[in-house]
Parts: sequence; structure tokens; C-alpha cells
Amino acid sequence: MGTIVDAANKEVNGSSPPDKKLTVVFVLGGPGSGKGTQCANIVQHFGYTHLSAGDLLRAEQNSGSDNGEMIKTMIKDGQIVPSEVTIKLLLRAMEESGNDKFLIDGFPRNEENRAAFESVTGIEPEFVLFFDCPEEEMEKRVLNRNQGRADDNIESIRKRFKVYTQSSLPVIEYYDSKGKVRKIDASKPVEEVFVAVKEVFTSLDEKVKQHRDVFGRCCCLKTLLIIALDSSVGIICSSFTFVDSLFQP
Ligand SMILES: Nc1ncnc2c1ncn2[C@@H]1O[C@H](COP(=O)(O)OP(=O)(O)OP(=O)(O)O)[C@@H](O)[C@H]1O
Ligand SMILES: Nc1ccn([C@@H]2O[C@H](COP(=O)(O)O)[C@@H](O)[C@H]2O)c(=O)n1
Repeated sequence: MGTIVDAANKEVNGSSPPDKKLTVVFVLGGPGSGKGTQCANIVQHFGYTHLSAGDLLRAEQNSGSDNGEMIKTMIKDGQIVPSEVTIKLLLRAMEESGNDKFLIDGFPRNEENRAAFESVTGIEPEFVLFFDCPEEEMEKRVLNRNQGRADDNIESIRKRFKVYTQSSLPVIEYYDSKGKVRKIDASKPVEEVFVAVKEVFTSLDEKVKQHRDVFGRCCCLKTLLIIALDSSVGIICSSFTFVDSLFQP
């Protein structure tokens, strides 16, 4: 069995059948828009593995790795860590999960993230779930979060909003131009937001089910045709043998 990247590349190159078809949904939106909160609900209802790029970077920072200090400074300043670091963490987590359905939360955060992920893995997201929320609401939520994050203070938040507007929104616009964005009004209460999120994932499940049904029916039809063709050939051959025998001396 190859790695996640091998599987993805096989899908792209078409050189051999993929080990497994990966489903990737990018979850984007400003700081505090509710990405993590909704991902937890999606995991429970739809069986995805949730991978938060921010959480993976924080874990890497705390692991004593060589990149620890660099990650710490960049997170405090709301800057985006170089893609090679983040992608390595994401791919490792995907591999370790054993799942084939992923919610990638807070990634791609800029054009460099997006292009690097695509060229390394060949993976195209199924769609981008975009949590749209006014800045004042996001600011209020982040300041009340109380999870001890080094970047949940007004100075870091302002920097994160700036990076979000300058670097992350263009990525969302890029996917929007490809018809891949599913926009959710994230300013509503958690339960109401999840109603809208559920609709998006339910219609994806239905699409996959319909695809499987059509594929199943095609296979059945093919088998029936082969049997029918096989029987017809048999009948024709027997008829020839019978007619032949009439003319035998
Ligand atoms: N719809 C909502 N209404 C009110 N509060 C919310 C809502 N969704 C999430 N919250 C709260 O807002 C805070 C931020 O939510 P969450 O951590 O899910 O956001 P996020 O988009 O993942 O943020 P970040 O990008 O900074 O990690 C949390 O304290 C969460 O409980
Ligand atoms: N693709 C990413 C994602 C995150 N970061 C850094 O982590 C910080 C926190 O991210 P959250 O998604 O948990 O809010 C973010 O401000 C960046 O500094 C990153 O570099 N690249």
C-alpha cells in the first residue's frame, strides 16, 4: 500500500488504479468564524477526520522540533508558516488517520499554500466550506475564547485579520471562480450554522450515492448483456450444427 501522496498522484496521472479515492474539503474563514466548532460537528455526523493546520503547527511548536521557535514567532505575529512545514504535518496526519475523508481546516491560507499542496499531492478539494462572518463578531469570539492561545489578544488578532484579508480571501476567490465554494453565514448561533453545514454535506453524500447507484446499474447491465450475447452465440452455433447435420450424408 502506497502513501497518501502516492494514492493521490495515481488518481491524477491515471497510470494505475488509486489505492483509495481521497475526499478533501478545505474549511476556510476568518479567525474565530467557527471553523473548529463546526468541524467537530461534521466529524460526528459525517465520519470525516478533522485536521486543523493551526493545531498541527502548535503541536509541532511544542514538540521541541527545530522549527519550534520559527512557528512560535510566526503564530504570534499572525504570519503564515512556509508551506513545506505545514504540508508535511498535514500529510503525516492524513497517513496516520487511516481515513480517506478529510476536513482540512485553516489551509490553504495563501496562494503559496494552495499551489504547493496541489503540486505535491495532486489533490483537488471536493469543495471549500467558507465561513463568512463580520470582523466585529469574529473579534468578540476570539477575545472570549479563553483557550490560552498566544495569538488570542487584540494585537495579534488585528495582524491575523490583515493577513486574512490580504492573503486568504484571494484563495477563497480563486476557488469561487472554479465554482467550488460553499458559503455559510457563520454569524448565526452554532446550531443554526450547523443546519446550513449539514445541507452541504448531505447533498455531497447524495451525489456520491447516486454515482455509486449509476455505476452499480451499469455493471449489472454489462453483465446481463454479456450473458445475453453469450447465450445468443451458443444458440446460433447450435443452429449451424443442426442445419449442418441435415445435409450430412
Ligand atoms: N456560531 C457561533 N456563535 C457564537 N460563538 C461561536 C460560534 N461558533 C464558534 N463560536 C465560539 O467562538 C470561538 C471561536 O470559534 P472556533 O475556535 O471554532 O473558530 P475558528 O474559526 O476555528 O478560529 P481560529 O481560526 O482562530 O482557530 C470559540 O470560543 C467558539 O466556542
Ligand atoms: N495554513 C496555516 C494555518 C495556520 N498557520 C498559523 O497558525 C496560526 C493559527 O491558525 P488557526 O487556524 O488555528 O487560527 C495562524 O495565524 C498562522 O500563524 C499557518 O501559518 N498556516
